[in-house]
Amino acid sequence: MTVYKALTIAGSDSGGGAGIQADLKTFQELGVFGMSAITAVTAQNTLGVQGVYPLSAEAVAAQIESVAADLGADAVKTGMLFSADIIRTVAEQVKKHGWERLVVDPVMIAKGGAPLLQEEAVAALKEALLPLAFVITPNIPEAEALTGIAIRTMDDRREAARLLHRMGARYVVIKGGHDDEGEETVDLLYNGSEFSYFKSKRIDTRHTHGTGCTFAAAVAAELAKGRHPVDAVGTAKSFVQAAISEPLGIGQGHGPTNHWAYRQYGE
Ligand SMILES: Nc1ncnc2c1ncn2[C@@H]1O[C@H](COP(=O)(O)OP(=O)(O)O)[C@@H](O)[C@H]1O
Ligand SMILES: Cc1ncc(COP(=O)(O)O)c(N)n1
Repeated sequence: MTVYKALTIAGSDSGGGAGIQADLKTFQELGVFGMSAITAVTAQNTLGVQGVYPLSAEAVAAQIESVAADLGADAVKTGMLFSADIIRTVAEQVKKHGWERLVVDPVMIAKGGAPLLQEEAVAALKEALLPLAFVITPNIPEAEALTGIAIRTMDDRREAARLLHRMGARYVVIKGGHDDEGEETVDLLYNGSEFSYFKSKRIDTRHTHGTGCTFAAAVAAELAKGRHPVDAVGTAKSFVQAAISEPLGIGQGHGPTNHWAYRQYGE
């Protein structure tokens, strides 16, 4: 039996819906062995982020080295990286271990508004990590912060995707969860020459805590199995749609998605 392995480098969400916890659940559901390097511990639940406790860049590097030295990874995903120091360390590690199937989810702000990336770290993200990304998966506000383009229309989104590709990402996905017009959510994919659109029915719900993490983790899991990025994004969109469609109804605020819905109910 071939065991595919994926490594997530991200923050811990004590509430279990986003971050490392969402990533590992998603890897598991998609049949991939999950490993983790934690960048920061957050005290968090469905009501918000109550505390952020970053680890040192050295502690992040040590976790990655341990994984690389023994297990290896078929794909790597990054989420909350918090500081420029951690970003540069992660970029060095990715280069050192020759990891090409890298999914960069440029996490900046939690849904409730708490910052998960220091403002001055955006430049490091652009310079050091973005050029290493095989797939980058910003939401609309993150794409705006990375490109400086105000995104109102699909044309703006296409322009931002072209720029992110020029900045070094091989495949660019600009997710459409924050575009709340219309009946559908549309995720845009750009491969440097053409655009593809992944659409699904917009679900009217506030239980979307962790959707971005889950989406990027599903892309990484599928890449770990050797699938083409276009197919990986298609599966990720279906996985997230199922996870949002069958809410668990736990917590008093923005509840987590249902990571086992895809396995149980399919698309
Ligand atoms: N209300 C919704 N209904 C259906 N899909 C959604 C909804 N909100 C987000 N999604 C999907 O969840 C994923 C994450 O989207 P988005 O909200 O843009 O990112 P983030 O969670 O990083 O802010 C995307 O695939 C998006 O299409
Ligand atoms: C530790 C951590 N990482 C990432 C997110 C973003 O979550 P979302 O997927 O809802 O954008 C989060 N809330 N907490």
